Amino acid sequence: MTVPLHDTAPSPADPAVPALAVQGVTHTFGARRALDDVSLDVPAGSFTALLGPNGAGKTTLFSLITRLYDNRSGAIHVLGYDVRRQPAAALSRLGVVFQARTLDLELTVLENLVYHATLHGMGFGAGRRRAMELLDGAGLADRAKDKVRNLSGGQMRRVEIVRALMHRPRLLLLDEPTVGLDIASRAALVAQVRELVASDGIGVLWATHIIEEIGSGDRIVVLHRGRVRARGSFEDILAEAATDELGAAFLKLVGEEAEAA
Ligand SMILES: Nc1ncnc2c1ncn2[C@@H]1O[C@H](COP(=O)(O)OP(=O)(O)OP(=O)(O)O)[C@@H](O)[C@H]1O
Repeated sequence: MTVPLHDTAPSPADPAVPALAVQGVTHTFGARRALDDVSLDVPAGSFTALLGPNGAGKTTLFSLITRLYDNRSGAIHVLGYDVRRQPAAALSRLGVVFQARTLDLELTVLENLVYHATLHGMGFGAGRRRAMELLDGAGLADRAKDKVRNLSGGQMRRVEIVRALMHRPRLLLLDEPTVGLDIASRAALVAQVRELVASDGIGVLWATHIIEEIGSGDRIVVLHRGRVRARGSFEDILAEAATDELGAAFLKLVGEEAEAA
């Protein structure tokens, strides 16, 4: 009997298996090195902030994890599944909210969600039930039959998160999800995702350049010019930069070097 490759991978139920493991990944665009030997982990049940200024390489990293680009060096595992060798098993455990908005504005909220569910092989009824359950949790059940065009920017983002969760992923990637949102919508969005980490044990990688979105219990990876400059707990990052304030730590880890470069 042939054993499918993914059956030999570590069990996703094993808490020791990180939701995401990136090891030694380099990516170039022509002569430009967008990522240089990047390694990082997102433990299950963690909120991990990928903190980096414009051009740090955050979107490139997301494109490699989701296989928009092929990773030709290093390795990327989602719940123990190699995205290159076991793409179906890896990608089915992954939900993603891209920087650009991707909902169909002319469809209703529910239609957008059910369409996504069917792409993941869910039946119409099951997709509908899952959508309503998640919309309820996100405080958006009353907007299910509204066209997406009529939602606010913050509500659209929340629907995109709901959509990313439809197929019950164990890893959620969000690429600067609060761009263009006001302070209250931004706070609501971060709270929605933190609640998910606490209640569901999902692993989250949240790419941002906004210090205020990071909390003291988060894990942090500082990325700058394609290289990981620091990673660890909030306290680890402060200790590494020898400061007691994250903004100052970030500037020290990134800004000084940017000036020197
Ligand atoms: N398709 C591409 N072709 C050439 N260069 C690219 C391409 N995509 C990204 N780059 C370059 O790679 C580097 C990393 O870009 P990337 O978009 O990954 O950064 P980012 O951290 O997501 O930035 P931002 O916060 O501005 O979105 C930048 O120097 C960028 O110009």
